[in-house]
Amino acid sequence: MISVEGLSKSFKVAKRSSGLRQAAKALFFREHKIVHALNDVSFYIQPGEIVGYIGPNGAGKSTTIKVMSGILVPDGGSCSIMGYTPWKDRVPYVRNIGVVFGQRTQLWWDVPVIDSFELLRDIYKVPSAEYKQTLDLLVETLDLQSLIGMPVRQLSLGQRMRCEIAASLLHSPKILFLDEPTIGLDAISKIAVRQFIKTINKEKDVTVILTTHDMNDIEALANRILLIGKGSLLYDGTVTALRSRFGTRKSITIDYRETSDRLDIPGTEPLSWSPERAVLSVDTEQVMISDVIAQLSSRVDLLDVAVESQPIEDIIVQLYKEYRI
Ligand SMILES: Nc1ncnc2c1ncn2[C@@H]1O[C@H](COP(=O)(O)OP(=O)(O)OP(=O)(O)O)[C@@H](O)[C@H]1O
Repeated sequence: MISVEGLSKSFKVAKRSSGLRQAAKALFFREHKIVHALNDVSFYIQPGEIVGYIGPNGAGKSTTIKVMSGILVPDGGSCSIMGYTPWKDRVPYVRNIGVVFGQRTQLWWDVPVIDSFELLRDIYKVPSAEYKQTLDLLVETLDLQSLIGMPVRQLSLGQRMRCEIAASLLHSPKILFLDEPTIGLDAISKIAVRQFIKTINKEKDVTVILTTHDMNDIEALANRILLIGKGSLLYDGTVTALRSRFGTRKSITIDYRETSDRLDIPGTEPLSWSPERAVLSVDTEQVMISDVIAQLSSRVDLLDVAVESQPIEDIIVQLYKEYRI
């Protein structure tokens, strides 16, 4: 469905130096530098996938999304999405995609949300009956009833984001690009947005490409991760594969009857300790969890034990470290 091959994109940016002298010099002679936002990026995405596109600030995520949505023309490489080249076939192509940029709005600021929706219906030429059906579904699932009559400028960020997502889906696209869709949302709105993305993926078979810095989005949604750093694609694989590669540590939280034993057990590292509770990080390549629990129970009077996998956030930090990005 999506085939990206050898994509590259550079930006020419003016060098700016501080100081009055340099500013005066820049009036006559401006130096430039080239920023290589994308270097030879290739990947393929199948219909129905939810792909998390991650990487540190300035890695090239938004640039990729802009190229894939036809907003930017790359310097080299190819991109074929549902048979279209996004920046060449813009008009027929955009009927098939929805795009949400978390930091920007596609809604008209001063008019009620519903007016923007109707304008989008006309732009995309959505038949009335189909529009009504989709709108009803979006209003219900994203809880928009009380919002659609309000001007966008009066909405909170979370409320606006729910409307943005609805706006991007009014024409029932097959692919949805989400650039930081949960940025700035409260915990409840994040969960609602994630749930909604899952639902449209499952029930409407919408393919989702999502950039985010929130690893809980990845954990909740993505089956697959693409990691980009300094414009190059560094990792392409499933979250499960990533966990088995880096997530060999687990944490054990134990509650016990008061003791002064600091519970040093080979293959474990204490993360915190008190006379009644300890949290140990266990390297499961060195020692089995069952052995750790057996050793613990022979040393203290166990009251409760909880074993947790390493949070995905920590695994991603390890991944960033490994690739030095
Ligand atoms: N219009 C532009 N003009 C000049 N440089 C740009 C432009 N857009 C992006 N860049 C540069 O290209 C690089 C990649 O930027 P991009 O916005 O794709 O990163 P990102 O991975 O989305 O980052 P973030 O997580 O901070 O949003 C950065 O160095 C950025 O400064």
